Amino acid sequence: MSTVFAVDHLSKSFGGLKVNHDLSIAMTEGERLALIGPNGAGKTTFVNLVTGRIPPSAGTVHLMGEDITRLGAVARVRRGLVRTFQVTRLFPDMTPEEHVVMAILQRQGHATRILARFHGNGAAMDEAADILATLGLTDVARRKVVEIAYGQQRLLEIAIAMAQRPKVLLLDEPAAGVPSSDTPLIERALERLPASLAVLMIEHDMDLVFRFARRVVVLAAGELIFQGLPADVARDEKVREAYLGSYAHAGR
Ligand SMILES: Nc1ncnc2c1ncn2[C@@H]1O[C@H](COP(=O)(O)OP(=O)(O)OP(=O)(O)O)[C@@H](O)[C@H]1O
Repeated sequence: MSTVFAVDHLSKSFGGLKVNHDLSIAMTEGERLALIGPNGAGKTTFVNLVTGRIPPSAGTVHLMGEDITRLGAVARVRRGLVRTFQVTRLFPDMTPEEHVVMAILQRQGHATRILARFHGNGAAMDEAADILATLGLTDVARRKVVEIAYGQQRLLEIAIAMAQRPKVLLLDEPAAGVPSSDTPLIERALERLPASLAVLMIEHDMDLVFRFARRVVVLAAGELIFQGLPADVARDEKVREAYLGSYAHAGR
C-alpha cells in the first residue's frame, strides 16, 4: 500500500510550551485511522498544522509524496487534503443539495457565478446526488438544513468535504453533539465512504473509534504515546495513565 499522507518529526511550541512534539505518523491509501487523546493533548493543534492553518516549529507534512509543509490551507484542499469542522457551518435555509452543488462549483472555480450556474448544471447535480447518497442524505436532499436532524447536518459537513474530491479526509469529531440514538447513522455513512480514501478521525466517542478505525494513534501532552491496533490501545499502560491522569485532573 502506498503512503498518501505523512508527517515527520512534526513539532509545535507556543512560547516554552511544546504542544505537539516530534510526531511522525503515516497513512496509506484507504486507511482508517483514529487520533485520540485526553483534553489538551494537542489534537486540535495537530489538525491546524496538517491543514496549514498554523506553521510548525519543526518537521514536515507530505501529501501524495509532495512536501506541502509551506503551502497554505487553500492550496492543501486543492491537492486533496480536506477537513470537516467541529462547529457546524451550514446555511439553515439552504438544502443539502444546494450546499453540495455549491461546493462542487466552488471546486470547479465557478464561485463567483454560483447562483447563475446552480440550476441547469446537470453534471454538478448528478455528482451532488451521488455524494448525498453515499452519506445517506438522499431523502433530505431538498429539505432546509434547519429542518433536518443534527446527525444529518454533521453528515452534510462530510458531504461538502467530499465535494472537494479528497484523497485524505480529516474528520473532526463527526459524532460530537449527535444523540447516541443517531450515531449508527454516522457509522453507516462512514462505512460507505470510498475504499481508496484515507480517513483520519479525531473523536471522543470510543465506540465509534473502535468500530471505525483499523489503527489508533494516541496523543498525550503533545507526545505520541501509542500507535497500533484498536484492540491493544486499552491495554497499554501509558494510555491508561494518560487518561486516568486527565480524569483525575478534571475531577479536581
Ligand atoms: N495559540 C495557542 N497559544 C498558546 N497555547 C495554545 C495555543 N493553542 C493551543 N494551546 C495549548 O496547547 C495545548 C493543546 O491544545 P489543543 O487544543 O491542541 O488540545 P486538544 O487535544 O485539541 O484538546 P481538546 O480535546 O480539549 O480540544 C493546550 O494546553 C492549549 O492551551
